[in-house]
Amino acid sequence: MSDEVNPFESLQEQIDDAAAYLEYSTDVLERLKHPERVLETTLSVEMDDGSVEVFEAFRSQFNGDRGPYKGGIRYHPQVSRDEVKALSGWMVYKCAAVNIPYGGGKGGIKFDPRQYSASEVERITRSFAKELRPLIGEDRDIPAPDVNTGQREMNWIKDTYETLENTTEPGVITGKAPESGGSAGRVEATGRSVMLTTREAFDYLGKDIERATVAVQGYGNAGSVAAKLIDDLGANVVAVSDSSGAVHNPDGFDARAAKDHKNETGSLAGFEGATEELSNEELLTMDVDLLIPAALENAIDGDIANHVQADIIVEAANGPLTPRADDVLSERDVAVFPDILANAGGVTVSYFEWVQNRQRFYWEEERVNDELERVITTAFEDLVDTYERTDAEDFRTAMYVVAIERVVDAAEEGGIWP
Ligand SMILES: NC(=O)C1=CN([C@@H]2O[C@H](COP(=O)(O)OP(=O)(O)OC[C@H]3O[C@@H](n4cnc5c(N)ncnc54)[C@H](OP(=O)(O)O)[C@@H]3O)[C@@H](O)[C@H]2O)C=CC1
Ligand SMILES: O=C(O)CCC(=O)C(=O)O
Repeated sequence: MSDEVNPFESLQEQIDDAAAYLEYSTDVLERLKHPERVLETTLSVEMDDGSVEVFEAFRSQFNGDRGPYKGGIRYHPQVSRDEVKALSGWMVYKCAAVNIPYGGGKGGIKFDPRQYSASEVERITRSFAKELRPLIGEDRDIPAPDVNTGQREMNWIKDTYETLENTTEPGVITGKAPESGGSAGRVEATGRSVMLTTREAFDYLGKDIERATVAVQGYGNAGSVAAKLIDDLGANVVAVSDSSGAVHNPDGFDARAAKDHKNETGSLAGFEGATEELSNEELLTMDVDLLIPAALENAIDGDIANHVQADIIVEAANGPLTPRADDVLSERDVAVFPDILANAGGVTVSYFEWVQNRQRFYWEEERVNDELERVITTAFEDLVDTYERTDAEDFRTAMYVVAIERVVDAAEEGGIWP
């Protein structure tokens, strides 16, 4: 993280910002700011050399008033109790923002999977799945991929759960490989919603995407697919980065070729389409039309925000801006389109996967992408309607107003709250 900002406090501040445009009592708002429960556990796992290593692991179930808890599992050395609490809260408001019938959850294991063999990662994952077993289920809590996890890990969790439960229940987890019940289009879904949000944002602001220059921070699942699909809209991707640094070409380059290079070498460094290599901070403050943070929380703090030159930021990552950055960018008239809308494609196609799993009836990719487009464009309309109706200070606040109203309505109308 770039500074000392606690992501859980950022989430609470975002809810407080929206409260100014809602007529709820402080008691109601307080209910919205804390997780219902957090599993904190340790996994003791045998390594390939016979030694035993202990890993900290978490699953936060933030709010289940709109449906089962839903959200990814992250493997990263930065994982902490407060990080999963924040990420699970963001899932609640994301699912409400795009109006899919889920609450929010999130989990993680504090380790860097790249330092371990595939068989060690499998044992760590299966050990976590055993800890998760009493909490998860297709009507209780449905995990999915996040940073450093994907189809492989989801398949292991499904297999462990189904073996222990002596059942077949593919809807217990989403983001699986298609052969294990995964949905067409899930791998690309997060980047696709970033592209759809970008397209709608440029249209709403009266800007031409075909003339836009684009920088993307983070070139994993979310960032690389977003870059590729925004490139397809006619925009010019001029800089991308990963944890090793950024590559830049002022004339632009093929986003797919950059991903191929990363897949082949493990890093963007040395990408032949670039004319220079830059630091990550240089990428964030480049003179581009569109900036897409697609790595981790707190990438842009107040200091960096003062130097951002992009006119539009579309958040592919969860929580990439600190609250101070939000204030600075709002004062500087930089339009920020929030994570809980822009990256909601992942959980939306996870929802479609869960529906398909429960019906044992699978859709073509075209249907998945059409339904996703409908969900994201409808949520975008809800956002701008509320932004204009409330005169909210920024798009994030307006999106939270929409989402919080839906969560409170579910709790009150459903008789969940006395
Ligand atoms: N996967 C999904 O479906 C969804 C993901 N998200 C969010 O999107 C973000 C990225 O997730 P995802 O793409 O899945 O994760 P990945 O693990 O696939 O990719 C993460 C990328 O971020 C890069 N990165 C890490 N630290 C830095 C840094 N300091 N500067 C620049 N790049 C950095 C990594 O670099 P390197 O490759 O060198 O490690 C990697 O390229 C997260 O916030 C996640 O929560 C949100 C919704 C759904
Ligand atoms: O696909 C999902 O269920 C959740 C994805 C996720 O973790 C996220 O949106 O941050």
